Amino acid sequence: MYKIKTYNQISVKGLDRFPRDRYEVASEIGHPIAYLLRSHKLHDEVIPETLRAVARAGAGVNNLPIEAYTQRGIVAFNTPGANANAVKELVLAGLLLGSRGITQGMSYVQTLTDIGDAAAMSKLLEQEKKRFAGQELYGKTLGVVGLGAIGSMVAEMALALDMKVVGFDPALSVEAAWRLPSQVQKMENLQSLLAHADYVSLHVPALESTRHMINRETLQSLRPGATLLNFARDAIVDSAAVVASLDAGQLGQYICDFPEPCLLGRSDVIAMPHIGASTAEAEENCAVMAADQLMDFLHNGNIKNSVNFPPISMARNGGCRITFSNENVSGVLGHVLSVLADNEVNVLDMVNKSREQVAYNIIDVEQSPHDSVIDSIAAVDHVITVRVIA
Ligand SMILES: NC(=O)c1ccc[n+]([C@@H]2O[C@H](COP(=O)([O-])OP(=O)(O)OC[C@H]3O[C@@H](n4cnc5c(N)ncnc54)[C@H](O)[C@@H]3O)[C@@H](O)[C@H]2O)c1
Ligand SMILES: O=C(O)CC[C@@H](O)C(=O)O
Repeated sequence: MYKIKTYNQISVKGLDRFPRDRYEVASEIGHPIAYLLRSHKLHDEVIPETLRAVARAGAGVNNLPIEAYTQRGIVAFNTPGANANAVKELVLAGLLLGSRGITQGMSYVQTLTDIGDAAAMSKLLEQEKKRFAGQELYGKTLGVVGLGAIGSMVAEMALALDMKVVGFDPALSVEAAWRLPSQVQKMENLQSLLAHADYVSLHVPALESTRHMINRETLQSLRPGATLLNFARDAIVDSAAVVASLDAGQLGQYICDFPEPCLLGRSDVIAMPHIGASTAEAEENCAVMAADQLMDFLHNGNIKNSVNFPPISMARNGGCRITFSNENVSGVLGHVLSVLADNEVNVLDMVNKSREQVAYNIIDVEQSPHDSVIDSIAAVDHVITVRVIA
């Protein structure tokens, strides 16, 4: 039985992927081989000895202690692109809320409860509506910071609204570059993007290198009155600097999915409770993708969409499968193969890949190796984890 511990509300469609005769899936479970979760923060939790994989049903992995997992040979997965459309649609809502007096106008209408006469209400509204006039998005410039799964969809959506789009992404993948509409004008750096945009939308991961990328200094490059949208992560924006820039009239509005106390009670801030990926479709897509990736890893040892291990897969060749992870130093695979040879275990097929400080190996062997062979592999210098998959 594989034991999967869940955190957060995981879509039933994802949970239903696990065959009940092979899996126990629960929020309270001892000795889990894997975790399945959304945004729950795991940095301060003790890592169980039995843990081999963590599947994040979502894009951001800043809630996971990735470095510690890598050292322990634990494979961390995410679900790239599975919730991108949901975020794109909320960015569209943010652009519309920021360009028109929608929230302010709606709040005003709700104050008119003491007017009983429809004609009187209509007359008053016609007088007052000028206070809620806005601007059209048509012809304005959107700056997209980070042109990955979400950023490229946001760029495409803005072009469909007849906005101009400028983008900045110093580490654009080849796949993302192919996806990106050619009309997106590439900027050389963040400062020039900020200087060219009426609206700026952030779509970068929360990393040490992106922490407070929007700060007192970078905010000075903004066009006066520009709108900043942050549906990426709180840590990317220095919110104290945002408040100072709003107060100084440099930044016009801040629209975000990450409220903080200093942002509340302001008419120039629209804050949502981290609902970028909160649609039935996105929750299902993420949960199904995470569950499928986890099962392929547990049943076959294959790795797809890991954030700390290399992509690797091999078709089953019959026989028995051994997988192992090791520190990425020379000679480890050779040692493991000698262990197999010394014990007369015949190798049918194998594949080996590395990523930064770790390597991962799949070896199909003719017959099920004795436990002592697996113990000998585990004892090879620099081997981190070993699994035998029937
Ligand atoms: N609000 C939500 O609920 C919600 C939902 C999904 C994702 N997110 C956040 O959005 C982030 C992006 O998601 P994605 O699916 O588009 O990820 P992605 O990996 O497809 O794209 C991220 C892009 O950012 C780029 N990037 C990295 N550092 C950069 C920098 N310094 N400047 C400019 N670009 C940089 C990368 O090269 C990559 O192309 C996630 O990491 C997550 O934190 C939030
Ligand atoms: O699970 C969620 O609701 C949020 C997920 C989102 O922040 C992500 O990074 O994919």
